[in-house]
Amino acid sequence: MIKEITKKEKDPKPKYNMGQNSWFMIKLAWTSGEKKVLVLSLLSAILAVALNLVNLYVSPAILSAVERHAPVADLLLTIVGFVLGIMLVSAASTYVNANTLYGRISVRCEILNLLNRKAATTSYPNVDDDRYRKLLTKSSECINTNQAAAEAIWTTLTTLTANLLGFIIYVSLLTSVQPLLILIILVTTVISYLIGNYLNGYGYRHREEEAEYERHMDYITGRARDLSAAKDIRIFGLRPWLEDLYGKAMESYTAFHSKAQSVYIWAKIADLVLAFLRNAIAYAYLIGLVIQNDLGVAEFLLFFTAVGGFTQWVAGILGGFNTLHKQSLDISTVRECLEYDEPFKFDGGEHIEAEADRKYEIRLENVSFCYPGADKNTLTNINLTLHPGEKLAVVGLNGAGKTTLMKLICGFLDPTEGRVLLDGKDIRNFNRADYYTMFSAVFQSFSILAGTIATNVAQNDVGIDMERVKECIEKAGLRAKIESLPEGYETYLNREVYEGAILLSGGETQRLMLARALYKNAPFIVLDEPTAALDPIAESDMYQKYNEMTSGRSSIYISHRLASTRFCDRIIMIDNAGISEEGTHDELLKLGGKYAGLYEVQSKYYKEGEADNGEE
Ligand SMILES: Nc1ncnc2c1ncn2[C@@H]1O[C@H](COP(=O)(O)OP(=O)(O)OP(=O)(O)O)[C@@H](O)[C@H]1O
Repeated sequence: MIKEITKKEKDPKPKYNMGQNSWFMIKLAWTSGEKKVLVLSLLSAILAVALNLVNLYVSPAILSAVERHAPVADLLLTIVGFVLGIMLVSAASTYVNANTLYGRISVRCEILNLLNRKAATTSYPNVDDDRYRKLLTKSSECINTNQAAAEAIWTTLTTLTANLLGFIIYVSLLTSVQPLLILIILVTTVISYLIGNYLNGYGYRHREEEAEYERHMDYITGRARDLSAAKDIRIFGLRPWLEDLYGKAMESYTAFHSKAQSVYIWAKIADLVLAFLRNAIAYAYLIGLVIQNDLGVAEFLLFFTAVGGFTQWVAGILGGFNTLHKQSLDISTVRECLEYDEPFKFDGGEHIEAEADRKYEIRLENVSFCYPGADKNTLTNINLTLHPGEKLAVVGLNGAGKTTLMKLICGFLDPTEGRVLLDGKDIRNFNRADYYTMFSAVFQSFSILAGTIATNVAQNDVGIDMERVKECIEKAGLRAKIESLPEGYETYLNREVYEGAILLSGGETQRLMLARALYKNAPFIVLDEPTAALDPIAESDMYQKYNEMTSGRSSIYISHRLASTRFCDRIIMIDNAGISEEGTHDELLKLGGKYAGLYEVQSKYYKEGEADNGEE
């Protein structure tokens, strides 16, 4: 089920740098109508610096008044002025910070929307692409909490702006004492930054390795909780195996993090050593000036506090850039995911509008298909025409390539060689989203929406045509069941979301999927094993209604049950990656080939059963 996790090669470099990612966030806040995030962040930075400056000057100003024996009224005025200043700036700062939160959450949710849209509409081959899936997992982590990069970046940008502003003001202040001090602090700052920057990049350089560990753990956790796996886990005693797999995945994950942590510790040590050197030199120099009587007590206090404050601005800038760097790596991952290459045309491409009453032709011309990484073709040189209004059945053994053929026809996959043509035009020229409107389908796997039965049939929660919903439910043979429920068509499905929702049986769910396919009045209907979960009566009912259900449309019916394909106009048999036989049911039986052989095997047991019954 799960491969041993192996150490991965180094991840590629991030596509975007800190500046580009910060600009991306600023533009996003602007275009998503959250301009106040920018204004409030800037205001918050200015207020932080203002508060620092008021605090810096309060003691030296009072001391200076005392030193020059200022009148008590002046002294009191100075004290009250500073106290009021501190109170006002603090209050404004608290107000601004409290108001920035919701805007920041909105911008993060905007990214979440963009990622969800990408995940729901990306070209189908991407869904199967390992690199895309890893990027999506990692991107989700970058946006799923308030502390995640997509929101925390605003705090970083705000504190960084404050630190830079403070830095500039303090530089001009300290230059009046000794410009060399500034040089020492700057040099040590740059060295700290470069070391920190390199070491902190470890996380990004190994982000895909980390995402893989997390995917394994999420998968195992998901399986343990998955309703559909609950029976398997119990009956096959899978718990120890799942726990063992989780333990192994957790071990690799912990080892990865211990290694990352030890790398980050070196960044911290380098920062501390350099900060110590900076402070020692600066304080020694100021004490020297006082001893030589070049500096008064109030000035000494001002510069002593300013050096400490300056070091903090510098450390803030250093830390800020390092944090921004890490967050920028995450934002870069999100952007790479959002910009992941789309092999299909969604924005451009020729526009087509499905007309339910019009008849279309689909032709596969010398089509071959090989799955990425596979060593041989699943399908080779297929030539097939689905004539307007034709009912085509596709049969073959497990793994023959029936579903792959259906995916090529529906435009989920593009051929590796050859072309799929709609009314003579290569489908690659069409807008792929438009092309999908041509199809309605029942796939092998069910996808139930967390909603009512009516919304599941209509695949929408507004403008539902209830008459049509009832008609389709009736055709799918589910009317009696639905109408026996107290809430009828408004009954909720999906217990994971709605308390008290009902659980349909496998066969009932399959009929619901059929009703959904019928509701969408598309020119083509694709049915991939639509009776696999049905009982014999429901199955026979469906065969009888098949003509009625598909009337006026072209249909592709994939099935293992050869008898079920009788009602189709033509049957094709897929074998050895190609179409081995073609004709009506009777023609294929007469041919006496593989189809006839398989039909014989399938019908044998029924016949034997009938014979046994007869003997009794
Ligand atoms: N996403 C994929 N990546 C790689 N190989 C795949 C993928 N999907 C299917 N295959 C392989 O392609 C072959 C054909 O699969 P396909 O699902 O088309 O067969 P099928 O005829 O529909 O089978 P079944 O009757 O069991 O549903 C199989 O060998 C399968 O392992």
